Amino acid sequence: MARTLIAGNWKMNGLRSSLVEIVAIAGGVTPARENVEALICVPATLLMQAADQARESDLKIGGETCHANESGAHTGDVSAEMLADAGASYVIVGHSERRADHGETSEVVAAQAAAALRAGITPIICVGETAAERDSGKAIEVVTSMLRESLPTGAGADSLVIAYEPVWAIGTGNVATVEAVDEMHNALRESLSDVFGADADLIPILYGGSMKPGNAADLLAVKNVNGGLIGGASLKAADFLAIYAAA
Ligand SMILES: O=C(CO)COP(=O)(O)O
Repeated sequence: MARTLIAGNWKMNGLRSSLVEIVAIAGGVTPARENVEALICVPATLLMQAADQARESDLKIGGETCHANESGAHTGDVSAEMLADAGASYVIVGHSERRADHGETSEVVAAQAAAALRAGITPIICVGETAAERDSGKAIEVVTSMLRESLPTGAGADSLVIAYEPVWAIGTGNVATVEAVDEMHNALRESLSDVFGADADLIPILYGGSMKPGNAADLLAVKNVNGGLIGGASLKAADFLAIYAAA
């Protein structure tokens, strides 16, 4: 059975003044509950300070993307080794905003996930369909093939996290129905079983897309939902902790 992971994604939000939220979240998730982990992924500018604030707590800190290479001439990029050195234990890869804004393909995402593993941090591999893909009845096919193509080769099941984030549900308030989430997460678990066999059950599959304190309990109760990847509602400690409490 996979552990539960309640993860925040601050995206391009947060200044030094926002670190008070990290302090409050760290206090609220310590001591850790059995089998429930809390994580906040922050912009690279805040990583070191956020990790320092969380050091004595059970809150984990992560990055939001990484380059596939360890170092080199890639102006503006950050390697997985740099994230690890700054105190990250996770990194989000393949978020739909990265895929759309930076043209990151599933092949690139697989290389980024492999880089995270090389650096000793856990990649959270994001997949999800657009509204047009869902409307055309192809959501399951699109998302499961995106997953297959985004998996790093040779990874162990205990070192991966998957996040299903329907693009149309991100930041829109249009949360996916429990039925649609159930169907997609079952399909993702099956795809993972094709690759990892029985060990696929160890991989947390998170739901992301307008998860809020008011809908978290219903979404987190779905069989193959092992946590959430939360954008807007992770920026305030009170909202994030309410979702953590619902897990
Ligand atoms: O993209 C997301 C998390 O990675 C979800 O964002 P929202 O929770 O703001 O919809």
